[in-house]
Amino acid sequence: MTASEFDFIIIGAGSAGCVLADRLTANGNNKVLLIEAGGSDAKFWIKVPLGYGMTYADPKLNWGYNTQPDPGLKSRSIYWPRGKVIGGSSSINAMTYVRGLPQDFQDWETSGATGWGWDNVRRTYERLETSSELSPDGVPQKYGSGSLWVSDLSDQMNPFSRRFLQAANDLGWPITENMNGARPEGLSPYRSNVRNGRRWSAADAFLRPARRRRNLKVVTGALVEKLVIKEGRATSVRYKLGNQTMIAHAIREVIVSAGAINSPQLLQLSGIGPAEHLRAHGIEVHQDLGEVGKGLQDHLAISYHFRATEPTLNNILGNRRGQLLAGLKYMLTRRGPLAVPVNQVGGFLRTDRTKNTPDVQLFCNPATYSTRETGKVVIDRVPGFLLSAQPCRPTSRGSVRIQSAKVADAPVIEPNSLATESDRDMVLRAGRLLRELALSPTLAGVTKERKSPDLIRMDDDEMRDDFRARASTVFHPTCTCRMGRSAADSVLDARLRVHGVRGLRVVDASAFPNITSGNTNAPTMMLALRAADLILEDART
Ligand SMILES: Cc1cc2nc3c(=O)[nH]c(=O)nc-3n(C[C@H](O)[C@H](O)[C@H](O)COP(=O)(O)OP(=O)(O)OC[C@H]3O[C@@H](n4cnc5c(N)ncnc54)[C@H](O)[C@@H]3O)c2cc1C
Repeated sequence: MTASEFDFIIIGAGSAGCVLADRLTANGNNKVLLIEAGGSDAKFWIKVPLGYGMTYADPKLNWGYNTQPDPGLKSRSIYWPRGKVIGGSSSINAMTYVRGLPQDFQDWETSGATGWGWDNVRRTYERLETSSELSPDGVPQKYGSGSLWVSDLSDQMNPFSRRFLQAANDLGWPITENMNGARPEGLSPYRSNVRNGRRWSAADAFLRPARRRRNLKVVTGALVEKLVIKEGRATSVRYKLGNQTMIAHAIREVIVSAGAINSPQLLQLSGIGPAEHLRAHGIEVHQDLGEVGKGLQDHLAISYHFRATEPTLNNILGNRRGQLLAGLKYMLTRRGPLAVPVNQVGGFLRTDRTKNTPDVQLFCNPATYSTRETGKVVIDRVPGFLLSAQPCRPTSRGSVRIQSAKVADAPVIEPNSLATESDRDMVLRAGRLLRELALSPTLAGVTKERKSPDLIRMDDDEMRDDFRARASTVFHPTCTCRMGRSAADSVLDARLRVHGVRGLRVVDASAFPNITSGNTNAPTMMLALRAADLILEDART
């Protein structure tokens, strides 16, 4: 066994871990170890923005989890990809950048995450981002000086995507310049983590520059097996590197950033969790913390496919010749269809004008595709488009728990979807909104055929049934080690410290008290940036 010593040890080089590794090493004083189970992100299909369909099910880059059969979804077991590579899920995600709605963070604060209200969160986002926005004559303008690049790629969208904005206009729906700006409600072109035609992951933005510092050590291909807890303090981390067992000691803190599935797994394997469950697997209990792994929230979405009378992205990428031309254009100019992620237009809408905040997020894509058994995503040949709706703030909560004392055994994931009346109600509200959009004069005018199941002909029972039969994750698991008031209702305090264990924090999407209304990568990196402030502040006292 080989041992070494660091001020801070971070587990997981994902969205949160990369931000932490940068911030905690910036002053040059702290010796930091970052441990990542996956390997290098220097892969062509990671860097190409439209390439994420190619990494979706690649076991070399992906933990590839499957949920338990979910009663709310007709007992279907759903595939849950998670990045296992430098950059974590930010290296395999769809790059859509959405801050979330102010109300999301007000609710964090109300549930005990003091200091995480919208004003602080907004200021943290401003430090995180550099935005590349297009001027009215299409010239990119830079705003902000954060490391994370957020780009408006609307000048390169497929021309069909403009139809979605025209359709919203037909219906009198709000259209906003930028859903991350002062008016988040309404449809707009999505912003993406893309820079100069390449994915700009958390690793690109934060880890790559930090790796030049001598006080940061990064180990890859290293699977953390457990944390060592002595007299109520996290003192070390045990991990496997090849056949060797390694021990790293933490002088100040261990920070778990292994994501919403693996962070609760690691705490439980280390004796922090529901005592009865841990004992059942022969694990010594260091802290009986019933909420570890509970509180799981995720977004579900339903998509409907339409054949179009006009060319869409399918006309380019659905055939060999178009693929070759798009590939050539990308290689020569870093522009064109491969340089723009698939989510091109969408945004937040209210299904009821009397609600005080939007409750559905829409995705409108100028392409239709299917996923083969192998996980390969195949684009249709004939022109088509897709409309998709995601209820913003589900209230059902599921769980993640270990099935054995071995880290190699995937944890048991129970999403518990549609367990509440309000979530079931949102299924209908979201479906009706999509129907309205599909029937708008603009979209009806370019629809050749509505592919089965036909949203327009469904009554309420059929719509509910279709959602249960086909809705799927949008890959946003959160809240499994959530912040809150006390050990009775949460895992972490508002400074992300694990209740009852010294020298231990969890900093990643699992720390959200409630899921945010939109995609979860932006709030995860925001959370990590503010967490770094708190960690450094505590280290000074
Ligand atoms: C296919 C897909 C598409 C998505 N699309 C979008 C999108 O377009 N926009 C958006 O905002 N969000 C999107 N998301 C969600 C978003 O990427 C995540 O919410 C975010 O990356 C979570 O960050 P994290 O730091 O919590 O975890 P991760 O980024 O997953 O990082 C966890 C890291 O810990 C490592 N790790 C885990 N266990 C261990 C262990 N035992 N030992 C060592 N290392 C370990 C993992 O390998 C990983 O690198 C998507 C996610 C997926 C999977």
